Amino acid sequence: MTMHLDSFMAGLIRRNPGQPEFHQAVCEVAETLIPYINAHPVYERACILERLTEPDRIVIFRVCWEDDAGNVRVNRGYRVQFNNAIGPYKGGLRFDKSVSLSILKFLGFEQIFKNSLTTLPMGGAKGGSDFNPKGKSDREVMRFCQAFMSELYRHIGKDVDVPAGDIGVGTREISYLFGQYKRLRNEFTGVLTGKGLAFGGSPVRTEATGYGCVYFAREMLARQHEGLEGKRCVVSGAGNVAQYAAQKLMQEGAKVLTLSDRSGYIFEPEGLTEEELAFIIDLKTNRRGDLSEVAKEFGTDYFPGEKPWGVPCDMAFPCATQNEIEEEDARRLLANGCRAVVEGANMPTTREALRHFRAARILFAPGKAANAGGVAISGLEMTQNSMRLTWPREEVDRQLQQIMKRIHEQCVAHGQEDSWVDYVKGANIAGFIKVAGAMLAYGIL
Ligand SMILES: NC(=O)C1=CN([C@@H]2O[C@H](COP(=O)(O)OP(=O)(O)OC[C@H]3O[C@@H](n4cnc5c(N)ncnc54)[C@H](OP(=O)(O)O)[C@@H]3O)[C@@H](O)[C@H]2O)C=CC1
Ligand SMILES: O=C(O)CCC(=O)C(=O)O
Repeated sequence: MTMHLDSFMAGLIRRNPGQPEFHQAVCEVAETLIPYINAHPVYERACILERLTEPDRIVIFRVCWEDDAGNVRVNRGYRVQFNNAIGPYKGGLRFDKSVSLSILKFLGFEQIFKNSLTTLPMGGAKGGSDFNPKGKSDREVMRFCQAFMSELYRHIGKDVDVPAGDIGVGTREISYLFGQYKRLRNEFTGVLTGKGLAFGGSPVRTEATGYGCVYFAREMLARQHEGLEGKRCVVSGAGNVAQYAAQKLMQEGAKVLTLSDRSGYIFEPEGLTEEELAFIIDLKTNRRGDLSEVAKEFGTDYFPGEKPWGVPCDMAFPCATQNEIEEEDARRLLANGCRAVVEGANMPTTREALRHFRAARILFAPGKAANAGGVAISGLEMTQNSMRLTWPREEVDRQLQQIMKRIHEQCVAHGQEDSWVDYVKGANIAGFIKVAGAMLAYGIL
């Protein structure tokens, strides 16, 4: 029987009402996968896509903690264990007031394909909480993390499910979470990645997502006989991914014109300097302030309440959050000459914006391929933990570059269309083949 996108999506929406981000992520994948499945009926007969869009399990729990004023606070915690066909569940934790089941299901679903693309043995998962770390003291964050882990520890394990960071979860939070897991289980294992270097973290994990994006961009440009030198790049976000995408772009000779946060964006017409970037990394990682402080310190142009997509550029690196490039933003980017979009964030492009980019046949790298460097180095952190070894920084960076190159090759192999590469289609099909093959091998589960 032939599969049809409309009827497949109608069923998915009926079974998962009120989850727009999840619908969006599945639709983007189904659109490119269904023709492939129709050409390979073995997948359709085994209902692989229907099974892939239903999480293995979801854990939802109360997180109760005490703030500095002695008030009792209640948040909701989640872990979506989506698919472990090719390895233990793996994916980040997000702490943000916007966190919902829809957002975590979209992220967990994307993670299945992304982790498969890394070529490492990792299944897909995501989790987090509607806890808002903004304005909380270190002690409050610690108490929240301990309370969160007091339930999560029952559901994870180094061979079961290995969480990591995402929005609002960096080294500070992973350290508190790891400490609590160690206390509750009385074992020191690689149950989380993104750990501090002193207690099992991998060199380059902090930089890996941002660096990986730039390595992916380099591969895309190399196919066009071009390089990053002199390219004008608009980057959004000012957190982990944006900081290290910006750093690597600068090392490669590109100009980073912008960074942004929830307060607005900064614009440096000749490109950010190393001094400005070092200030921003400290501001965001340690002092947790907003970008208006960069304007105060350096006189950098600052546009409160605005997104950076109106700035003329050669390449855009959305590295903040989902759906940050809307249709009008895509029109402006294209009208201003942008020729490549590389997604550092997960699903930062709305469906309407994506349609414009694909119609214009620009270089468009979807997050599941371009930002896979972070989880890839998490995978290598797991390997190092199992071996009880830490590899040198140069070795991990070399492996990251090799992995990004291989991901790029897989996208080209499955996404080549006459002279243009449809990286969305390529990433979806390449990610699918391995997971679907494992699911077929297991029989009906
Ligand atoms: N960390 C990782 O290894 C990986 C992350 N990703 C994805 O990359 C993206 C960024 O993650 P990461 O850098 O880790 O997170 P961080 O929390 O370190 O940084 C997020 C940045 O984006 C900004 N931001 C968040 N939400 C919004 C919003 N609604 N509007 C405007 N700006 C916003 C934040 O602003 P402010 O500073 O004001 O809070 C911050 O500057 C996410 O989509 C994540 O899923 C993907 C792969 C791996
Ligand atoms: O490092 C990891 O395990 C997950 C990173 C992540 O959350 C992502 O790739 O979106």
